[in-house]
Amino acid sequence: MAYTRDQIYQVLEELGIRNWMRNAQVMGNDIHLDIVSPSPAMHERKRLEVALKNAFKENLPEANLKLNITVEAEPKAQEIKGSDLPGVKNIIAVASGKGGVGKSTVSSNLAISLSKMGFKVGLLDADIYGPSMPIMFDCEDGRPYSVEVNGKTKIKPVESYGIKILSIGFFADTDQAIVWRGPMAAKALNQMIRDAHWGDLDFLVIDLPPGTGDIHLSIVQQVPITGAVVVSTPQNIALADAKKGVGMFQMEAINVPVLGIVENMAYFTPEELPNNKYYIFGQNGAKNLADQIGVPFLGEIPIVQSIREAADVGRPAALQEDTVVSEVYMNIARNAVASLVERNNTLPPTEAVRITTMAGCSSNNNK
Ligand SMILES: Nc1ncnc2c1ncn2[C@@H]1O[C@H](COP(=O)(O)OP(=O)(O)OP(=O)(O)O)[C@@H](O)[C@H]1O
Repeated sequence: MAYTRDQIYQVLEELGIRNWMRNAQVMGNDIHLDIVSPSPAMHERKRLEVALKNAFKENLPEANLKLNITVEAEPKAQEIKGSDLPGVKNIIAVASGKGGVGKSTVSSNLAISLSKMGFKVGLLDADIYGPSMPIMFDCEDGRPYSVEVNGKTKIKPVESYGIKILSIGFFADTDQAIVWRGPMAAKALNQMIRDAHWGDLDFLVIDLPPGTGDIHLSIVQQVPITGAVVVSTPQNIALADAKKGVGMFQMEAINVPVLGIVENMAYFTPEELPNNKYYIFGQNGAKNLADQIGVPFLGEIPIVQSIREAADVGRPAALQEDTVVSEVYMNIARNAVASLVERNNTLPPTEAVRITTMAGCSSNNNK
């Protein structure tokens, strides 16, 4: 028995995706269906595929469904974003819903791990309420000076451990920066992004302020963020805020793909009891959240004294060679790159990023 188009429309209607259909052909029991997904994320397309197959099986059990799901970039997403930063291939924003969950520590160690993988990395400390990168990278006295590039005056980032860094902390005392609000802070940040001479970068990591606010909106309007990494502890109140953070990036008007969630302070292992794990903030909270809302889980970081000490002395822990801690960060960086490569592979060529190799290798840029 051949099904009718109306029956097909009804199934799509019930799934709430009628307007994602581009073509439907019925040939005997075969139904050829072309669907356009608004999300480039592979796992979301997989979810869509499963939902469609189940719905057809249930409602049109004899149909032999031939599904073709493609990705369509949302025009609205393009409208809100500024033009690409010349020379910068990928922009990763690191966010957290709640303050103090270790977002800046993750940003700094992510930047170092990406650099250890052979990528050219920049780091923008956009945490105007508490810029910490000058301390974390031991460059508090660093002063970005101006350089002439093609007849224009540009800000030259401070370089530490091979990472090009700009922070509002270089331009103002921390206590001064803390009172910056709204347009003033946004203007200073935009200037740091736009007027910096970043040179060629594979990744610009942006350490966002905690929460979801004006600064976040200002940044997503300034630059097309390739993907966001959301940091949370496993604690319930942190998770609720992390969910809001993910929600902000996934809003239709913002539409920044979330590369994944990192669980920081996942557990504590005392030195004298190396096989014991104490789940001080709860167990697997961020991992479960990632599963629940369908975004990748990038990995967990234990509470380790040396991570805090390394941040305080200005030598990020990921710089260590072959330690458990440096491997933890490297694993997260690899997962973030994997997530980003997958995301970029599904975008049209003009925005596609030319990273052809995975963790531990180099980008095309380095060929
Ligand atoms: N895995 C960890 N183990 C031990 N200490 C950690 C870990 N992660 C972060 N810390 C420490 O926790 C504190 C808060 O970290 P961090 O400043 O990175 O948080 P944040 O989320 O960026 O904070 P803010 O809301 O101020 O931006 C710092 O003292 C840092 O050294």
